[in-house]
Amino acid sequence: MATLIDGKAIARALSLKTAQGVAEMVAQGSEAPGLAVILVGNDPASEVYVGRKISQCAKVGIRSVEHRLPATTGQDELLALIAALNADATIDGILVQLPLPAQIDAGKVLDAINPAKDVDGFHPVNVGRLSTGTGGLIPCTPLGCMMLLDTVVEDYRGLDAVVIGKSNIVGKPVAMLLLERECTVTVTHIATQGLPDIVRKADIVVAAAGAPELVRGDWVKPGAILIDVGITRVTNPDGTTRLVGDCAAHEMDHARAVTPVPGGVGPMTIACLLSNTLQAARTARTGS
Ligand SMILES: Nc1nc(=O)c2c([nH]1)NC[C@@H]1CN(c3ccc(C(=O)N[C@@H](CCC(=O)O)C(=O)O)cc3)C=[N+]21
Repeated sequence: MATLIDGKAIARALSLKTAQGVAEMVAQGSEAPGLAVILVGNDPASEVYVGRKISQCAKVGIRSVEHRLPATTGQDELLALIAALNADATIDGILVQLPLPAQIDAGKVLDAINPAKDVDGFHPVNVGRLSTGTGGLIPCTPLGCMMLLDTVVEDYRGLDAVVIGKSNIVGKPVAMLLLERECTVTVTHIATQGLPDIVRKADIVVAAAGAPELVRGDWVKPGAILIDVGITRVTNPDGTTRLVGDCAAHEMDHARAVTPVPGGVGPMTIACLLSNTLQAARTARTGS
């Protein structure tokens, strides 16, 4: 049986550490970190995620400020809010929940966030810092993936890592982090030819294509480690629904370790957001 990597427990431990860091900051006479969460429109999934982020902030002592804007919000209005939050010394982190409505250019919005407050790590300055290995804020989901891997991998050097998915949010940054550890990284995506054979070589698979049960058991080398980033709600024949990942979980007994969906990468994403917010606040207060 493959080991289940318990993302919930690992996220809880990380959040405990964040709570301790926040408490220390407050004990030293500083303000608690402040996170602004911006939600434009009322996508139901986004509302759930934002609600979770806000409630987790409260648990670790981070002050959160929610900005809910109507779906019809114009780009200039959103940019004006970001400018105000950039200038607000009580705000250490700014998160704009994605996706944004079609009339708003997400790239322009992310460019406008002060990189020091960019707790999602999506600003081009932070993307550049990640690619040159020179610090900065690291995107939450890739950071969470690495922390999960760290619980089972002692030495990354020379391991074959295959990333499936080329998004700016997961695929590209997780590839950078694996490369930094000296894995041999292959970045693939849904249009990659011969994908099963490429995955068969992998010691580490990070599946982030958003394609439910794309990765089958016979794509996976015995002893490989699977990090499943996908999370899709599918309908059962009886009309009920369930969440499935990008890996066919029931076919992975021969893997060394796998992350469950739910309860794997998802909880880590939020825990890393809190930890990034603390990091941004520390930098803002001490410059280090
Ligand atoms: N600016 C921005 N930053 C993000 O980090 C961001 C975003 N926009 N837009 C949407 C995606 C999605 N995302 C998730 C966060 C938590 C879970 C999560 O907690 N999942 C749990 C629960 C799953 C469930 O029950 O629905 C789990 O996997 O166990 C999942 C997905 C963050 N995202």
